[in-house]
Amino acid sequence: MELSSETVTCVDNSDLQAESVNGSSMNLSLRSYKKWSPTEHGATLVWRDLCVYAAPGSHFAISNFKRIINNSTGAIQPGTLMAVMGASGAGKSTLLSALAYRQPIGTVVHGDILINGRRIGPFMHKISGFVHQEDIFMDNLTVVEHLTFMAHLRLDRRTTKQEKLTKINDLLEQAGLLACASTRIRSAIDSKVLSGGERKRLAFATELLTNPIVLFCDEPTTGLDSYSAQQIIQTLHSLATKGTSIMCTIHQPSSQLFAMFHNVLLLAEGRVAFMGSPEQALAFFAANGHHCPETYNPADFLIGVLSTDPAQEKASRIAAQHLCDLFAVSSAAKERDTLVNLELHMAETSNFPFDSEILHFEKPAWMMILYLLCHRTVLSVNRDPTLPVMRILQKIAIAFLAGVCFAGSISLTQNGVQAVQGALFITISENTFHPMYSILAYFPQGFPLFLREKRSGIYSTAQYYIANAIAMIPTLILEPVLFVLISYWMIGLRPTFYAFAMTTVLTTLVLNTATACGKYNYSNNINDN
Ligand SMILES: Nc1ncnc2c1ncn2[C@@H]1O[C@H](COP(=O)(O)OP(=O)(O)OP(=O)(O)O)[C@@H](O)[C@H]1O
Repeated sequence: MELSSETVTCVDNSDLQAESVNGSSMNLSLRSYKKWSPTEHGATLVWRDLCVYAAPGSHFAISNFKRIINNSTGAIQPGTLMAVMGASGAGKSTLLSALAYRQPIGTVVHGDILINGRRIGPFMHKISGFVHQEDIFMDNLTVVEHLTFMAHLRLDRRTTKQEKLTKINDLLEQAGLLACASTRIRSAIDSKVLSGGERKRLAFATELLTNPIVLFCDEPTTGLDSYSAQQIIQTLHSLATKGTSIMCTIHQPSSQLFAMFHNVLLLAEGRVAFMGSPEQALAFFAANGHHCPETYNPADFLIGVLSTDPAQEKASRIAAQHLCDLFAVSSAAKERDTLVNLELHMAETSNFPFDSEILHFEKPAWMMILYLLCHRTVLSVNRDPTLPVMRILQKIAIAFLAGVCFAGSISLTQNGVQAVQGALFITISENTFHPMYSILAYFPQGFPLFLREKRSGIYSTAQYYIANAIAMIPTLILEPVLFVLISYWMIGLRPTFYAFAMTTVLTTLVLNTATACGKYNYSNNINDN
């Protein structure tokens, strides 16, 4: 799209004020043209004609695709805290994940998304943070352990230990988590754990480790009491005043919280119904026949107007879509389009080199990531050893049962040979099916965390798999050895060291193979889905 010569003149470090029709002004700060660097200038994120489609299930036929975001255009500038609001199912989370380059598998994003005039790409994982709606952590770790692991995994490998420690302390203080630094995140055996608000603040602290220049927050206040919600939005507000661009989906903020947002983006069935300051939003709705009563919560009012009333479904949908149409031709939309066009103009006409800091980010070494993942898993398992202990007790009990059943039945007769076959069958089947099924129960527990961290580029599938396999080795050896040690002598199998050692080794190999098959079946199921 072409820009008129009066609108934009590309001059180094100049500021351009575009007077909008309704009197509000928009700051069009042109960045230095020497290099592309959101870390120096703050991030201006714009999107134009953005559509997001989702294929329900694994059916990727064109007819199955559902359009969730419908030709959305918008922009957020540095130092802005923007609330993304709309009725449930309006497409808020979908828009946020598309803009953050974190769209879920099975969705297709079509349209322009640019940050400082450059098309977004995997580098978004380095310069942005995403606070998810649901907090997922390695539960048995303490707050400080979690942040330390994340600092080692996510920060540049050249960051010194002292720098990481200072960063963690600063974040603990900033997030108000100093008092619970040694508290476990969640625990089945410890009663002193983090509250919902503290977990949310820990999720923020985790994302702030990498000093993101854009922060996406998906419903950060959901499930929190009003005081905790206020604290969270206050933290976001002060972060924004330091230059971070923050987009935050939110449901029913109080009037006080709503007033803290610089901008609001209202969505109705994937379309933009309004974008601008909260005051402008109320003025726009009032100008189009929707006056917010004085005593009413403005956020509730705006969402209410855009929601579908089940009693008048068609009429309320038409009314919401009509507002979207009116906004598309409003002065606020024109003001937004000026900024979007400027960024698109930069994308088309310039090719600045990447900020070397972003380009030369050095991930921790492969083996270091493996070590950290192993350490984290072992630490977490050791904190709550209930499951491994139960498995070992179960193994001992079954070994005793097998021993009691076959004791005294081994002899060089027809019946004796059949008894040996039976004992070997029990040994093999007990060390095949049980570990295979238990791994099918174990892996799904950690899968959501794995998926999230893998998509953020923290580690690869191979590293996760190998680290888990290594962390399981002690149990995978102890279990079969205990089983054979007890049942072998009780049953009265051949009493030579060689025969005993061979049985132990073979049983251990069988158990490990069965466990690997369980993991393989599980990964196949995941890939199918
Ligand atoms: N992968 C998908 N496949 C099919 N439909 C999807 C998919 N993802 C989202 N949707 C649908 O798209 C619509 C928008 O979803 P989204 O989660 O973005 O809404 P939302 O505004 O964030 O809702 P809420 O406020 O309830 O979280 C919903 O109707 C949802 O069912």
